[in-house]
Amino acid sequence: MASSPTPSFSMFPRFLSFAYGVLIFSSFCHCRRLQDSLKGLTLDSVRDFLTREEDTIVFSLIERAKYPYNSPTYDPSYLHGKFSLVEIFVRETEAVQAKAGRYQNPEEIPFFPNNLPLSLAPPYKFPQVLYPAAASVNVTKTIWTMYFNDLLSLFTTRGNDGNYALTAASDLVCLQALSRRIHYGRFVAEAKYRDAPQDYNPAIRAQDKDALMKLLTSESQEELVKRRVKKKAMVFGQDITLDENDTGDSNSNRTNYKVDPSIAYHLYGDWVIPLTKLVEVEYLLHRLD
Ligand SMILES: O=C(O)C(=O)C[C@]1(C(=O)O)C=C[C@@H](O)C=C1
Repeated sequence: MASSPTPSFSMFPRFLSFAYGVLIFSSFCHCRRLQDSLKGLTLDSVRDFLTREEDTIVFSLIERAKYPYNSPTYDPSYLHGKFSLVEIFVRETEAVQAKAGRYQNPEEIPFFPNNLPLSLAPPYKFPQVLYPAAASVNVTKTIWTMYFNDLLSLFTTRGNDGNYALTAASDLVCLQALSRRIHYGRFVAEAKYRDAPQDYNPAIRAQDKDALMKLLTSESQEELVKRRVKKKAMVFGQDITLDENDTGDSNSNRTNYKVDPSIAYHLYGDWVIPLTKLVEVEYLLHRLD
Protein backbone atom coordinates (compact mmCIF):
# COMPACT_ATOMS: atom_id res chain seq x y z
CA MET A 1 0.00 0.00 0.00
CA ALA A 2 1.39 3.39 -0.93
CA SER A 3 2.10 5.45 2.12
CA SER A 4 1.49 9.18 2.05
CA PRO A 5 4.69 11.19 1.91
CA THR A 6 5.77 12.57 5.26
CA PRO A 7 6.38 16.30 5.07
CA SER A 8 10.07 17.00 5.20
CA PHE A 9 11.82 20.18 6.30
CA SER A 10 12.83 20.74 2.68
CA MET A 11 9.12 21.35 1.86
CA PHE A 12 8.81 24.27 4.28
CA PRO A 13 10.27 27.02 2.08
CA ARG A 14 7.81 26.04 -0.67
CA PHE A 15 4.97 25.92 1.84
CA LEU A 16 5.95 29.32 3.23
CA SER A 17 6.06 30.95 -0.18
CA PHE A 18 2.68 29.37 -0.98
CA ALA A 19 1.19 30.71 2.29
CA TYR A 20 2.75 34.09 1.65
CA GLY A 21 1.20 34.09 -1.83
CA VAL A 22 -2.22 33.25 -0.37
CA LEU A 23 -1.79 36.06 2.15
CA ILE A 24 -0.86 38.60 -0.53
CA PHE A 25 -3.71 37.41 -2.76
CA SER A 26 -6.30 37.59 0.03
CA SER A 27 -5.18 41.05 1.14
CA PHE A 28 -5.29 42.10 -2.53
CA CYS A 29 -8.89 40.78 -2.69
CA HIS A 30 -9.67 42.55 0.58
CA CYS A 31 -8.31 45.84 -0.80
CA ARG A 32 -10.30 45.34 -3.99
CA ARG A 33 -13.44 44.68 -1.97
CA LEU A 34 -12.75 47.75 0.14
CA GLN A 35 -12.17 49.88 -2.95
CA ASP A 36 -15.35 48.51 -4.54
CA SER A 37 -17.36 49.24 -1.43
CA LEU A 38 -15.89 52.73 -1.19
CA LYS A 39 -16.72 53.35 -4.84
CA GLY A 40 -20.33 52.45 -3.99
CA LEU A 41 -20.45 55.04 -1.22
CA THR A 42 -21.69 58.19 -2.90
CA LEU A 43 -24.01 60.90 -1.66
CA ASP A 44 -26.63 59.59 -4.10
CA SER A 45 -26.33 56.03 -2.83
CA VAL A 46 -26.59 57.03 0.84
CA ARG A 47 -29.55 59.26 0.05
CA ASP A 48 -31.20 56.31 -1.73
CA PHE A 49 -30.79 54.30 1.46
CA LEU A 50 -32.35 57.10 3.54
CA THR A 51 -35.27 57.33 1.11
CA ARG A 52 -35.94 53.58 1.31
CA GLU A 53 -35.66 53.74 5.08
CA GLU A 54 -38.47 56.31 5.14
CA ASP A 55 -40.84 53.56 3.95
CA THR A 56 -39.83 51.35 6.87
CA ILE A 57 -40.25 54.19 9.36
CA VAL A 58 -43.65 55.28 8.06
CA PHE A 59 -44.94 51.69 7.99
CA SER A 60 -43.61 51.05 11.49
CA LEU A 61 -45.45 54.12 12.83
CA ILE A 62 -48.64 53.00 11.09
CA GLU A 63 -48.31 49.55 12.71
CA ARG A 64 -47.71 51.03 16.17
CA ALA A 65 -50.70 53.36 15.72
CA LYS A 66 -52.96 50.28 15.54
CA TYR A 67 -52.75 50.16 19.35
CA PRO A 68 -53.51 52.90 21.82
CA TYR A 69 -50.76 54.30 24.02
CA ASN A 70 -51.04 51.32 26.44
CA SER A 71 -49.18 52.86 29.38
CA PRO A 72 -48.59 49.61 31.38
CA THR A 73 -46.10 48.63 28.63
CA TYR A 74 -43.82 51.41 29.91
CA ASP A 75 -44.42 51.22 33.65
CA PRO A 76 -41.95 49.04 35.61
CA SER A 77 -44.51 48.60 38.40
CA TYR A 78 -46.73 46.66 35.99
CA LEU A 79 -44.24 43.75 36.20
CA HIS A 80 -43.32 44.52 39.86
CA GLY A 81 -39.67 44.80 38.85
CA LYS A 82 -36.87 47.08 37.82
CA PHE A 83 -37.65 47.11 34.09
CA SER A 84 -40.70 47.97 32.02
CA LEU A 85 -42.21 45.37 29.75
CA VAL A 86 -40.92 47.19 26.69
CA GLU A 87 -37.37 47.26 28.05
CA ILE A 88 -37.43 43.54 28.81
CA PHE A 89 -38.89 42.89 25.37
CA VAL A 90 -36.15 44.90 23.65
CA ARG A 91 -33.33 43.35 25.72
CA GLU A 92 -34.50 39.79 25.10
CA THR A 93 -35.19 40.33 21.39
CA GLU A 94 -31.80 41.95 20.89
CA ALA A 95 -30.18 38.92 22.54
CA VAL A 96 -31.89 36.56 20.07
CA GLN A 97 -31.03 38.84 17.15
CA ALA A 98 -27.40 39.07 18.30
CA LYS A 99 -27.22 35.25 18.22
CA ALA A 100 -28.65 35.32 14.71
CA GLY A 101 -25.88 37.73 13.66
CA ARG A 102 -27.80 41.02 13.32
CA TYR A 103 -25.04 43.13 14.87
CA GLN A 104 -22.34 41.84 12.55
CA ASN A 105 -23.68 44.44 10.16
CA PRO A 106 -22.11 47.84 10.96
CA GLU A 107 -25.44 49.51 10.11
CA GLU A 108 -27.08 47.83 13.11
CA ILE A 109 -26.56 49.10 16.65
CA PRO A 110 -28.26 47.51 19.67
CA PHE A 111 -29.96 49.61 22.35
CA PHE A 112 -28.56 47.36 25.09
CA PRO A 113 -25.11 46.23 23.95
CA ASN A 114 -23.90 44.98 27.33
CA ASN A 115 -23.82 41.21 27.80
CA LEU A 116 -25.22 40.41 24.37
CA PRO A 117 -24.56 36.78 23.39
CA LEU A 118 -22.10 36.05 20.60
CA SER A 119 -23.37 35.45 17.10
CA LEU A 120 -23.95 31.81 16.21
CA ALA A 121 -23.90 32.73 12.53
CA PRO A 122 -20.60 32.47 10.65
CA PRO A 123 -19.03 35.88 10.07
CA TYR A 124 -20.11 37.72 6.94
CA LYS A 125 -17.73 40.19 5.35
CA PHE A 126 -19.84 43.36 5.37
CA PRO A 127 -18.06 46.18 3.54
CA GLN A 128 -16.10 48.19 6.09
CA VAL A 129 -16.60 51.69 4.73
CA LEU A 130 -16.63 53.64 7.98
CA TYR A 131 -13.49 55.22 9.39
CA PRO A 132 -12.75 52.96 12.40
CA ALA A 133 -12.02 55.76 14.91
CA ALA A 134 -15.31 57.47 14.07
CA ALA A 135 -17.54 54.44 13.57
CA SER A 136 -18.55 54.05 17.21
CA VAL A 137 -20.72 57.20 17.33
CA ASN A 138 -23.81 56.14 19.21
CA VAL A 139 -26.98 58.07 20.09
CA THR A 140 -29.22 55.13 21.06
CA LYS A 141 -29.89 56.58 24.53
CA THR A 142 -31.12 59.85 23.01
CA ILE A 143 -33.32 57.95 20.53
CA TRP A 144 -34.77 55.82 23.32
CA THR A 145 -35.66 58.87 25.46
CA MET A 146 -36.99 60.86 22.50
CA TYR A 147 -39.20 58.00 21.31
CA PHE A 148 -40.86 57.37 24.67
CA ASN A 149 -40.95 60.94 25.98
CA ASP A 150 -41.76 62.91 22.83
CA LEU A 151 -42.89 60.83 19.88
CA LEU A 152 -45.14 58.08 21.11
CA SER A 153 -47.94 60.27 22.42
CA LEU A 154 -47.95 62.23 19.13
CA PHE A 155 -49.08 59.36 16.93
CA THR A 156 -50.95 57.01 19.29
CA THR A 157 -54.42 57.50 20.71
CA ARG A 158 -54.94 57.66 24.45
CA GLY A 159 -56.17 54.48 26.10
CA ASN A 160 -55.51 50.92 26.91
CA ASP A 161 -56.52 47.72 25.09
CA GLY A 162 -54.38 45.16 26.92
CA ASN A 163 -52.20 44.33 23.89
CA TYR A 164 -48.98 45.15 25.71
CA ALA A 165 -46.78 42.48 24.10
CA LEU A 166 -47.88 43.53 20.60
CA THR A 167 -47.37 47.15 21.59
CA ALA A 168 -43.81 46.45 22.77
CA ALA A 169 -43.11 44.47 19.59
CA SER A 170 -44.26 47.40 17.43
CA ASP A 171 -42.24 49.84 19.53
CA LEU A 172 -39.13 47.80 18.89
CA VAL A 173 -39.69 47.88 15.12
CA CYS A 174 -40.10 51.68 15.27
CA LEU A 175 -37.01 52.10 17.45
CA GLN A 176 -34.85 49.92 15.22
CA ALA A 177 -35.98 51.71 12.06
CA LEU A 178 -35.38 55.15 13.57
CA SER A 179 -32.01 54.12 14.96
CA ARG A 180 -30.86 52.60 11.65
CA ARG A 181 -31.82 55.80 9.83
CA ILE A 182 -30.26 58.15 12.33
CA HIS A 183 -27.02 56.17 12.69
CA TYR A 184 -26.79 56.01 8.91
CA GLY A 185 -25.63 59.59 9.36
CA ARG A 186 -22.17 57.99 9.81
CA PHE A 187 -22.28 56.73 6.22
CA VAL A 188 -23.65 60.05 4.95
CA ALA A 189 -20.81 61.87 6.71
CA GLU A 190 -18.22 59.48 5.27
CA ALA A 191 -19.58 60.02 1.74
CA LYS A 192 -19.52 63.80 2.19
CA TYR A 193 -16.03 63.74 3.64
CA ARG A 194 -14.72 61.63 0.75
CA ASP A 195 -16.28 64.05 -1.72
CA ALA A 196 -14.49 67.08 -0.27
CA PRO A 197 -11.91 66.32 2.45
CA GLN A 198 -10.26 69.69 1.81
CA ASP A 199 -13.49 71.45 2.89
CA TYR A 200 -13.93 69.43 6.07
CA ASN A 201 -10.33 69.07 7.30
CA PRO A 202 -9.88 72.60 8.76
CA ALA A 203 -13.12 72.36 10.76
CA ILE A 204 -12.21 68.85 11.94
CA ARG A 205 -8.74 69.96 13.03
CA ALA A 206 -10.30 72.92 14.88
CA GLN A 207 -12.98 70.54 16.31
CA ASP A 208 -15.48 73.21 15.26
CA LYS A 209 -18.94 71.64 15.54
CA ASP A 210 -20.78 74.70 14.21
CA ALA A 211 -18.63 74.88 11.10
CA LEU A 212 -19.14 71.16 10.45
CA MET A 213 -22.89 71.52 10.92
CA LYS A 214 -22.93 74.35 8.40
CA LEU A 215 -20.86 72.40 5.88
CA LEU A 216 -23.04 69.31 5.95
CA THR A 217 -26.42 71.04 6.03
CA SER A 218 -28.56 71.28 2.91
CA GLU A 219 -31.81 73.02 3.79
CA SER A 220 -33.37 72.29 0.40
CA GLN A 221 -32.63 68.57 0.82
CA GLU A 222 -34.17 68.61 4.31
CA GLU A 223 -37.34 70.23 3.00
CA LEU A 224 -37.57 67.67 0.22
CA VAL A 225 -37.16 64.79 2.70
CA LYS A 226 -39.85 66.17 5.04
CA ARG A 227 -42.33 66.69 2.21
CA ARG A 228 -41.69 63.22 0.83
CA VAL A 229 -42.22 61.62 4.26
CA LYS A 230 -45.46 63.54 4.65
CA LYS A 231 -46.62 62.25 1.29
CA LYS A 232 -45.64 58.69 2.18
CA ALA A 233 -47.72 58.95 5.36
CA MET A 234 -50.64 60.07 3.16
CA VAL A 235 -50.23 57.34 0.57
CA PHE A 236 -49.31 54.42 2.85
CA GLY A 237 -51.68 55.34 5.65
CA GLN A 238 -54.92 56.17 3.88
CA ASP A 239 -58.05 54.18 4.60
CA ILE A 240 -59.07 52.23 1.51
CA THR A 241 -62.79 51.71 0.98
CA LEU A 242 -64.42 50.14 -2.03
CA ASP A 243 -67.89 51.05 -3.27
CA GLU A 244 -69.95 48.34 -4.93
CA ASN A 245 -68.84 49.21 -8.47
CA ASP A 246 -65.41 50.44 -7.54
CA THR A 247 -62.67 48.99 -9.75
CA GLY A 248 -60.01 50.15 -7.31
CA ASP A 249 -58.60 52.59 -9.88
CA SER A 250 -60.06 55.78 -8.46
CA ASN A 251 -58.37 57.91 -5.83
CA SER A 252 -61.37 58.76 -3.72
CA ASN A 253 -61.69 58.50 0.10
CA ARG A 254 -58.23 59.77 0.92
CA THR A 255 -59.18 61.74 3.96
CA ASN A 256 -58.53 59.33 6.84
CA TYR A 257 -54.93 58.66 7.68
CA LYS A 258 -53.60 56.09 10.15
CA VAL A 259 -50.80 58.47 11.11
CA ASP A 260 -51.34 62.18 10.68
CA PRO A 261 -49.04 63.16 7.73
CA SER A 262 -48.15 66.47 9.34
CA ILE A 263 -46.91 64.55 12.40
CA ALA A 264 -44.65 62.50 10.12
CA TYR A 265 -43.38 65.79 8.66
CA HIS A 266 -42.61 67.21 12.11
CA LEU A 267 -41.15 63.97 13.39
CA TYR A 268 -38.54 64.26 10.67
CA GLY A 269 -38.05 68.00 11.02
CA ASP A 270 -37.81 68.08 14.80
CA TRP A 271 -36.09 64.77 15.62
CA VAL A 272 -34.98 62.45 12.83
CA ILE A 273 -33.04 64.96 10.72
CA PRO A 274 -31.50 66.87 13.68
CA LEU A 275 -30.30 63.60 15.24
CA THR A 276 -28.91 62.39 11.91
CA LYS A 277 -26.98 65.65 11.68
CA LEU A 278 -25.73 65.24 15.23
CA VAL A 279 -24.40 61.79 14.26
CA GLU A 280 -22.79 63.29 11.15
CA VAL A 281 -21.02 65.99 13.18
CA GLU A 282 -19.86 63.54 15.87
CA TYR A 283 -18.55 61.20 13.19
CA LEU A 284 -16.65 63.96 11.40
CA LEU A 285 -15.07 65.19 14.65
CA HIS A 286 -13.22 61.86 14.78
CA ARG A 287 -12.55 61.54 11.04
CA LEU A 288 -8.87 62.45 11.38
CA ASP A 289 -8.14 60.64 14.69
O1 LIG B 1 -28.83 64.19 2.49
C1 LIG B 1 -27.97 64.75 3.15
O2 LIG B 1 -27.14 65.53 2.65
C2 LIG B 1 -27.88 64.52 4.59
O3 LIG B 1 -26.93 64.91 5.22
C3 LIG B 1 -29.03 63.89 5.28
C4 LIG B 1 -29.97 64.95 5.85
C5 LIG B 1 -31.16 64.16 6.44
O4 LIG B 1 -31.11 63.79 7.62
O5 LIG B 1 -32.10 63.85 5.67
C6 LIG B 1 -29.26 65.69 6.92
C7 LIG B 1 -28.66 66.88 6.70
C8 LIG B 1 -28.83 67.65 5.47
O6 LIG B 1 -29.10 68.99 5.77
C9 LIG B 1 -29.87 67.09 4.58
C10 LIG B 1 -30.44 65.88 4.80
